[in-house]
Amino acid sequence: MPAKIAPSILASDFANLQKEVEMLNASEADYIHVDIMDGVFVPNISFGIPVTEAIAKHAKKPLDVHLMIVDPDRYLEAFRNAGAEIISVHYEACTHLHRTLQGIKQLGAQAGVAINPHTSVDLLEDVIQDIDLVCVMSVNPGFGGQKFIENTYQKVRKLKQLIESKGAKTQIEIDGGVNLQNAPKLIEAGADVLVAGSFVFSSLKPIETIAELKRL
Ligand SMILES: O=C(CO)[C@H](O)[C@H](O)COP(=O)(O)O
Repeated sequence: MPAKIAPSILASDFANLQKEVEMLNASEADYIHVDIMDGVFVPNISFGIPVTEAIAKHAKKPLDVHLMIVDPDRYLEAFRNAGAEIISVHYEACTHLHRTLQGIKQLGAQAGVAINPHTSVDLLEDVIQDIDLVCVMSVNPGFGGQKFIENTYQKVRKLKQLIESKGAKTQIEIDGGVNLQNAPKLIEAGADVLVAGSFVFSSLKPIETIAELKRL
């Protein structure tokens, strides 16, 4: 089965956001990945709720919102109301992860957990059945356009084993430095969703680039 493709709007031209969203609507993208950075959990600030609403206003694909923020419980409802269909929080930012996941589901969204490159997939063992999507960070979060971390492959294989051993339905998403070179190996390792920012938006023909990723 081909992987789902989630272009990351972080790498788009913010001055032409409507045009960029319409381009993604016309493409084979499955989700629109929306990166929220607070300047505290990660050393960068992207955008927040009003811009997410503006994206949702034009989007015909589900918004996959990745919260790189501290204490994300404070903003779950606001991002759901802004149009998020999937809300991922960081494992490293949650004191009561199980409660946070329940909160996301109660809002009617799919519940995701993102893990930083240093975070072991073993830490998800007792909560994996409650997670709709694990976002495996293949770069240190905070910036687009970084180099893919090779250790990700073994992490994805291990996570796939964990999901299967628990009979869970969790999707595995990879985020950071994804391109046509590493994507086939990621899919082989068990990835279900590929986030691609700079690889898509720096392409001269982004719709075709998305189609190429989709064909793998
Ligand atoms: O979460 C992110 C950064 O924290 C981005 O989604 C990720 O880096 C994707 O961008 P690129 O494909 O350019 O690496």
